[in-house]
Amino acid sequence: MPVPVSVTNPNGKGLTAAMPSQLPTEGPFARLKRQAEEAATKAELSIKQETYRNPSDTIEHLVPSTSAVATAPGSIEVHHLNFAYPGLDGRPVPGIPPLLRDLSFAIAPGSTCLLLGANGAGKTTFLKVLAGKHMVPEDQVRILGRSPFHDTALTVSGELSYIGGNWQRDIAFAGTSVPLTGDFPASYMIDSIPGVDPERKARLIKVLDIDVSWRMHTVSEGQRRRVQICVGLLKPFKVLLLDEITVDLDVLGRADLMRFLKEECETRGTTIIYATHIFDGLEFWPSHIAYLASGQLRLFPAHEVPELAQGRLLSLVYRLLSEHREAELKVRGPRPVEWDPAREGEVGSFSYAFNNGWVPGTICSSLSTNAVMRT
Ligand SMILES: Nc1ncnc2c1ncn2[C@@H]1O[C@H](COP(=O)(O)OP(=O)(O)OP(=O)(O)O)[C@@H](O)[C@H]1O
Repeated sequence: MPVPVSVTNPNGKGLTAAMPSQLPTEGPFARLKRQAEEAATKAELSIKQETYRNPSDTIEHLVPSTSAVATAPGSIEVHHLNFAYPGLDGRPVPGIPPLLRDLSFAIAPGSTCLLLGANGAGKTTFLKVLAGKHMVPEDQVRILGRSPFHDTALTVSGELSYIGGNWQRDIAFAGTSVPLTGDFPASYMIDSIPGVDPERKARLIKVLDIDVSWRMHTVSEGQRRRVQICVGLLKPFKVLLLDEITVDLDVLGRADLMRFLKEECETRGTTIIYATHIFDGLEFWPSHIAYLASGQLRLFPAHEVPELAQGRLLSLVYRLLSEHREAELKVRGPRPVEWDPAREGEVGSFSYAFNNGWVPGTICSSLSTNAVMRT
């Protein structure tokens, strides 16, 4: 039987463009040398700064009041973060700009940050990078002072929690992204997390209005989501990243959850970033608004956003998205509505999807999934 190998880029333009010789590379020894040189320069610089520092110069004087900058550990810190999805050879596809471009910011502990952006702006990608699900250089993202990808204890301990996407798994011989269901009760999932404070567990079950005897194969989408959220919140996180998890919740469930999360930030100084497209009744919630567009992130403290006090968050989002769409249309013009085979493999304006085969034991191609190694 022929092996199902699919070559979907016959012209190979993307591959040719990604010739290794054209890309800057750095081996382990070159990296060590560079790091040593950087450390030496930094040490030299800090000695100079120590010598000439004005005693009244504190960090508060140096940072603009419009940012949520914090230098204390416990914050989310991002330094010149660039991120592009890799092509077939694991490197960024030449000619396609990175999805996240030179982002630098910090979020102080206790912040509740609402992440806004159009479909495809990169919110999920951004949250996954912060959650350590995509590898970026260690110094570009620091959560609680540590690299979320490299320091796996951060997620294992529950200090950093990410809840997003559908609750699903890739299962051999069944397929990718299979909803996590089975004929077992909700309590089976909830009790499977070790070392949980029983009081916190009971409180979450109450807030999320979960019946622990729900059978997971018969629950509705919203009920399954409640169990997923409960499991994600059981450990007392310090940083929580939420990717549109309230979409299936009814109005009451959503309001209760958002109140619980706000309280967590106020009482325990935790930090939350929450990406959503549902804005009604959320005006009370954010301490910051983050807006992602064209690979750039803009961060506003809530008191600088009059629409929040006026209860008009939806109209703010509407305005931001329309302005961005108009600006984008001016630059690239309308999208073509008809398939043009001449553009196959073209790099820059169109990137053909590479298909590297089929997931072993399943009938799904490996292309269709947005799954990452760490789920
Ligand atoms: N696995 C992937 N490989 C290559 N490109 C991807 C992958 N996943 C997402 N992208 C690209 O990254 C862009 C941003 O996707 P992302 O899911 O981060 O956007 P988003 O802001 O969360 O969108 P939405 O509001 O629709 O959820 C998309 O336009 C898509 O083209």
